[in-house]
Amino acid sequence: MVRPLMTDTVFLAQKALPADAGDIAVADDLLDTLKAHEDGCVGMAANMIGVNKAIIVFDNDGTPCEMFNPVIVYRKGLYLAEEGCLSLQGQRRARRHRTIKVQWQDRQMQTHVRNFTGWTAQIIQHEIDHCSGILI
Ligand SMILES: CSCC[C@H](NC=O)C(=O)O
Repeated sequence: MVRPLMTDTVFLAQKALPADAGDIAVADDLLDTLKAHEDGCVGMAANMIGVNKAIIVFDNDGTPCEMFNPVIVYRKGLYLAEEGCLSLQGQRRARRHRTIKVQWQDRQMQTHVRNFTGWTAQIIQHEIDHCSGILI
């Protein structure tokens, strides 16, 4: 189900609560909502649809991906990016890393660890920031 976008910046500034297997419907709605905004939107966090849980979805070279409770456990290659956000107007600068190692759970609560680079890494960093209540 496509959900309306949350624009309340006080709500969006909250730190997300841990997600669990009871949040699968939220992940499904988040994927549906990302797809509904696919021209222009490459990633979303659950708080952007009004659910304060640590779930992100993103486009990974054309494949929609989801992560529960993502954490960056290693980062290198700091650079300054210019990016937009569906929840805000305009473009802003953000510090990003070219390579990140992320630990997360899938919807069955199985843990994964993987490196991401470049554009996909940038999107994941943006969405993990959302889970910490950080907007660009
Ligand atoms: C470069 S990351 C940009 C992510 C942004 N989505 C909002 O969380 C978007 O424009 O899709």
